[in-house]
Amino acid sequence: MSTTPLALEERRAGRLAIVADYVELTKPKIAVMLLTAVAVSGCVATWGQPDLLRLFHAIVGTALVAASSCVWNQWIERRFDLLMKRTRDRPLPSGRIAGNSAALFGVVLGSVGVSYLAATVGWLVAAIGAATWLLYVVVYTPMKRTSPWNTAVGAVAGALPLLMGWAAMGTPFDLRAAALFAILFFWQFPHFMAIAWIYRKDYAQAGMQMLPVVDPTGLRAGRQAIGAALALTLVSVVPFLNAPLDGAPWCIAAALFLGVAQLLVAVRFSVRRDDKSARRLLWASLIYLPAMLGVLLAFPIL
Ligand code: HEM
Ligand SMILES: CC(C)=CCC/C(C)=C/CC/C(C)=C/COP(=O)(O)OP(=O)(O)O
Repeated sequence: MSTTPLALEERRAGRLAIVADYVELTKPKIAVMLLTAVAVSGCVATWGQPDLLRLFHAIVGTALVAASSCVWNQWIERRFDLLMKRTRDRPLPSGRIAGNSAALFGVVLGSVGVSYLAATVGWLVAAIGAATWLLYVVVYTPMKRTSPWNTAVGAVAGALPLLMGWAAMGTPFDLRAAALFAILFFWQFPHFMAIAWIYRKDYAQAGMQMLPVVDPTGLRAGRQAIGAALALTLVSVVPFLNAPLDGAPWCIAAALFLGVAQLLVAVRFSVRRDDKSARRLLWASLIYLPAMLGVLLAFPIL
């Protein structure tokens, strides 16, 4: 049997498409932001002088465990994802990847990830990784269908990886570690209340109890976005207090500027409660976090 260049090309494209589907299962865009935050946490824990090899191991291990959690989250939700426009073309609901293959992929990623963390950066980091996995997959994912408090649980799971980056450096947890956790915890409310509003019809159709589903006026979602954006602004100055570094006033000013800017966008969303203001708030959140991480990173070198 002869193989034409065209047939070879088609086979290659097919293989690439399968790889792309497996990558999509791991929610790579969220992972990039999350792993950036983990790296910054390692830098803050060591005043800008992390052990680069340990940081590398923490990032690789966290990436594997986080990827596993996202695969399992999508495996559990494969039938509900089919009911939502935003998610119905994902690899599992669309049938491009079989359920068993995804489940196996998730098991391998998770067990390799936790073992890798334990072997390279220690049991504490591996234990936080395993606890985060359980919280996201076993508690948050089913809770999306039972209570609007699911977002608070998801936000704990989203913020815990920061403590993995911190603990990987061997630095004991202190007020600054708590402040980093709080920054990422509170950030997720404006971020997600905007998303939950934009996709409220999707979520309602799939039986997801998000705040704009149980309160279609959007008043509660707006209030949560404002409250959390305010708390975030206040807590974002804590890492720069009591530090004998010249850059502290600049970093405090930058953190307040970013926080107040996002707060104003949250207020606008809360007042208008329309798709345009929600999209603006989502964008503001996606700009705020990398910018705030940049300020944290710059602090020791200013
Ligand atoms: C309660 C917690 C969270 C929920 C429920 C949530 C949910 C979502 C959803 C549904 C999207 C897709 C929006 C769209 O398709 O238009 C999204 C986007 C995004 N999220 Fe989150 N998220 C949470 C926490 C986080 C965390 C902790 C990070 C990283 C630090 C993160 C980073 C991102 C990024 C970078 C995007 C834009 C990329 C994309 O469109 O997929 N999120 N989030
Ligand atoms: C180390 C480790 C295990 C880290 C896991 C961290 C992690 C992935 C947190 C995710 C935060 C979160 C709630 C995302 C949205 O999921 P969703 O199910 O609401 O999003 P979807 O509707 O798009 O599937």
